[in-house]
Amino acid sequence: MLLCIDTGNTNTVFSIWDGARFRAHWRIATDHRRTADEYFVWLQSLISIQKFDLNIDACIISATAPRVVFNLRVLCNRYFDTRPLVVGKPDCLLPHEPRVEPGVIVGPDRIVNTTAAFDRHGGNLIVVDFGTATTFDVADDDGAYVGGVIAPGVNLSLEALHMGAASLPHVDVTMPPKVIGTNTVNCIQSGIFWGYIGLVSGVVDKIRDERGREMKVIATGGLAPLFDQGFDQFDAIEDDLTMHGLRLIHDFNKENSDG
Ligand SMILES: Nc1ncnc2c1ncn2[C@@H]1O[C@H](COP(=O)(O)OP(=O)(O)OP(=O)(O)O)[C@@H](O)[C@H]1O
Ligand SMILES: CC(C)(CO)[C@@H](O)C(=O)NCCC(=O)O
Ligand SMILES: [K+]
Repeated sequence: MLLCIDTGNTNTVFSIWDGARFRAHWRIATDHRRTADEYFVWLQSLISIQKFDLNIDACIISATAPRVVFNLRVLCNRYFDTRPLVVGKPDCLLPHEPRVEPGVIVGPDRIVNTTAAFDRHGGNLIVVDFGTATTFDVADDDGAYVGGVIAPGVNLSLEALHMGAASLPHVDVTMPPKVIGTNTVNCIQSGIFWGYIGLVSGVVDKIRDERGREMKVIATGGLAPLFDQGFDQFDAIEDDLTMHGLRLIHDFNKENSDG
């Protein structure tokens, strides 16, 4: 079985691929201080709840928070007796090298997203990921990552508003009943919801203009279904996109590396 680990700045998701399907997705807050032993105890208890035999013989990691990689490597070595592939490290082959300025380190989640979306939808597309940051990842005709856009994430924006303005409460993101709010909570929800709809549609239009062609738009991340309610331009919503990409990159390495 393959263990896929996607570490974002806020959450880390562990998924188990049994060769035919994902058997489990488990989520834990990202914390670089968490040790290999802590991860393993946590994983063991989830495995025992779900009652299946865990037989991990390969691991792949995408980490946007580089400091967590050390403890995740120890987890893979010590408890699963395997050397993990880490997306972005030189020994992890990619189906398509990103085409960006020399020396730029592209977030591994963005490369994984474009790899997955290209596999499912073909080239020339935009992946919108509603994570800690709201990112737009552009894949060229051949599937290579060629750049994108980084905006503050929805939850970060909400948090910033609450932190910076004494009278503004923390609110949950949702689609408000009307655009013009008649109470503080609805006003904030409207600003966030319609503000992000405007941001996404504006950025998508600008990207299409700059490239001079139509492009598919694939949305992912926990908040994608919410924003789908106010936006008619998503061609697909895929909550497992990053995990699908990790699996593809693992298989690609298995087929193409000589080590
Ligand atoms: N239906 C929902 N309504 C509100 N929030 C949701 C819903 N579904 C998921 N979320 C939240 O959406 C947020 C985005 O989740 P996602 O896994 O895409 O990114 P993240 O874990 O916040 O960020 P990162 O991947 O950068 O660590 C999370 O805070 C998650 O709890
Ligand atoms: C943009 C985020 C935070 C999105 O998770 C991550 O991909 C990242 O830290 N990227 C590094 C910079 C870049 O992708 O150009
Ligand atoms: K993510």
